[in-house]
Amino acid sequence: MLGIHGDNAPMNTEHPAFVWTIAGSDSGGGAGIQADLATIQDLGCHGCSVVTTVTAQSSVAVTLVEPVSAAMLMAQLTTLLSDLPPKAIKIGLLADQTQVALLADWIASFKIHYPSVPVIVDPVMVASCGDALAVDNCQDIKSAAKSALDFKPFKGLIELITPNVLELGRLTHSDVSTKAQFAAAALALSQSLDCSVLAKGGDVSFGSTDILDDTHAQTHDNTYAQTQANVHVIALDSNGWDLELAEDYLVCRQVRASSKLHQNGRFWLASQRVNTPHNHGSGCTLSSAIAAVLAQGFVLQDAVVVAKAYVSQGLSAAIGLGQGPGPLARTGWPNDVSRYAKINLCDSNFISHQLNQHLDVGNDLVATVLSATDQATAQVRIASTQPQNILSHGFKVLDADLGVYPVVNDLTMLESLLAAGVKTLQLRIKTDISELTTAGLAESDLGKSALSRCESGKSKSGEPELIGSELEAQIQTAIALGKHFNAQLFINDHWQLAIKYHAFGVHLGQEDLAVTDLAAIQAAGLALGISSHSYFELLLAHQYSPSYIALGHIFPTTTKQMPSAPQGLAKLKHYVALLQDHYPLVAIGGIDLTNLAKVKATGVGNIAVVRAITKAKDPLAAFAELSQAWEQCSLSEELAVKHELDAKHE
Ligand SMILES: Cc1ncc(COP(=O)(O)OP(=O)(O)O)c(N)n1
Ligand SMILES: Cc1ncsc1CCOP(=O)(O)O
Ligand SMILES: [Mg+2]
Repeated sequence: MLGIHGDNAPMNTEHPAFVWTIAGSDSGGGAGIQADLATIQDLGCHGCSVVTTVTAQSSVAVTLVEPVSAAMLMAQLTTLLSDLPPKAIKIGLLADQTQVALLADWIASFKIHYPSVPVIVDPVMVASCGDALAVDNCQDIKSAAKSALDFKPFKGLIELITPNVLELGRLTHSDVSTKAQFAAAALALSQSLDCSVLAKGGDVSFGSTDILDDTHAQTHDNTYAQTQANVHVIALDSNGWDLELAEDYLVCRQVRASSKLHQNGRFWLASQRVNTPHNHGSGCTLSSAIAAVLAQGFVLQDAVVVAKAYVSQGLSAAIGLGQGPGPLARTGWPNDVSRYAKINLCDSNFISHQLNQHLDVGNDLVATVLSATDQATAQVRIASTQPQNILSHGFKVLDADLGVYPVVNDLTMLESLLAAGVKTLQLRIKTDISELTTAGLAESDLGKSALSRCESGKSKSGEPELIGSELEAQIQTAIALGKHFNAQLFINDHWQLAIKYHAFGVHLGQEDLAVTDLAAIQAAGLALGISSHSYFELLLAHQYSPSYIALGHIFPTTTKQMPSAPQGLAKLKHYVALLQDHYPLVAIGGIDLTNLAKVKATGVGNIAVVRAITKAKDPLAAFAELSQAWEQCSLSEELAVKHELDAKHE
């Protein structure tokens, strides 16, 4: 019945990914299927549609809502699957509980064969003009608007649900007036549907708790003006909301391919609020944009931040069409970093630690004494009151381009590279045995001694002084050498020692940021490089205004066991487009002479390499060759641009 092929075939990058929208038709063209298809195409995918419902709708009213028959719903799904299998599915308006049940059954069979195709549900209930859309027998629109469809049949089948404040309240049968209640409800919904939740706070400034009662339950013939008059706007800041911002709460649940750090995280995402009445279809646009970005292989957190930026720029450029709220403008892939949300981490480990301290009881007791929602409310309260360690001014600016940036773990090699004139280097010594690959263990002096200690049955923790002094001596020497040769020497991980011996800079991973005294690094005048493995981590890095940002790993690498998937060149190109005017960017992971030109073509300014130098027969010659090739790429790029300009003038 499904016409299943399975999803193991490699994605053909020559062709756009297919993204399905299963949603209602908006005859006004601003929302529903029409908004979804425009969004999906604008973000580089091919959109396919399964119409659930036909609405007679303009920008000011919904006058009739008619579900398609069950046979028509199924026929669309089956017909499409046999020819245009999706890379992501967005589900929008479902007219009634029968459609929910039918679709949930279909998705369950679909997921058996296509387990990794993400499904996003936007639980649409009300049109932006205020009229009800999901109608549980089409006869009483008014009362149907107050009762939510039951999305439980989707439990365990979907990756993400994206309720707005009204929908969140109805889905969780809870009061979501305050920011803490809102976040608690999102967490409870994530637990009850076993999926990630993006709870959208963008509507909160339009009303108070009234939104949950009568404001949107209008009759067929209501107008935009009437709706506006009925909206009771109150100062929501007393509930914890910032009226200047559009704040969403993202609860992640086992996000696939994401780095472990953010797999089950919770985050506030805050963008500048765009004050426009022309927001028709913003929810549809957001969820279909998330699907389109996911279809191109980005992790969920990335899809959410890109989609939110897309909506933000679409709202800014929206113009009124019709007499009511106009549709969002379609403005292409967002590359303006100021459109992207600020991310406020509410780390779950951090939260449970705080919660235990706050309540002065252990985790088990907390779990039994508090209901899930109460726990979530308490957790969110605590997390949202923690100040972020975000520095308002940045770290030291680099003295010179990074260029080809060798990362080494051994002083002999470090010294010979410095003596040969290499001006930027990193000393990356791993002392924790769990962080070393077998090759790395055998290769480095510290690795060898760690290994021998393990082999002789002595634990690392049994000899902290030895490893500490060994490590300190090596770092001190490296820093002295760096100074002697007037180079930009970065110390990986060991930021206290880097400060102590006045290194040029420190390189830190995302895991390190929460447990590092960044203010001390900044006060000591050291440069800071930060790793990133996604849009999401790129934005987090940006919030610290570092001296450079590393983007990786681009290709598979054996140097390190990576917790996330290789990013590849297409993603690298997107990351570069976002931040190249703001920071020196350096690509890392699996880069060597064979692929360097393709890396350069993404526009990234610098590359960091381990094996291409450390495993070379002649590391100095390898560095020289890589540097020359890197510079020649620039030269040939410049020449190509020059030829293009010359051709235009002829
Ligand atoms: C230039 C550069 N980029 C990335 C890394 C990786 O740093 P991190 O994420 O801290 O991982 P480890 O190197 O500590 O394993 C780097 N070292 N240098
Ligand atoms: C430390 C690190 N971080 C991201 S990739 C990587 C290792 C890159 O090593 P190589 O250049 O040998 O692939
Ligand atoms: Mg590190």
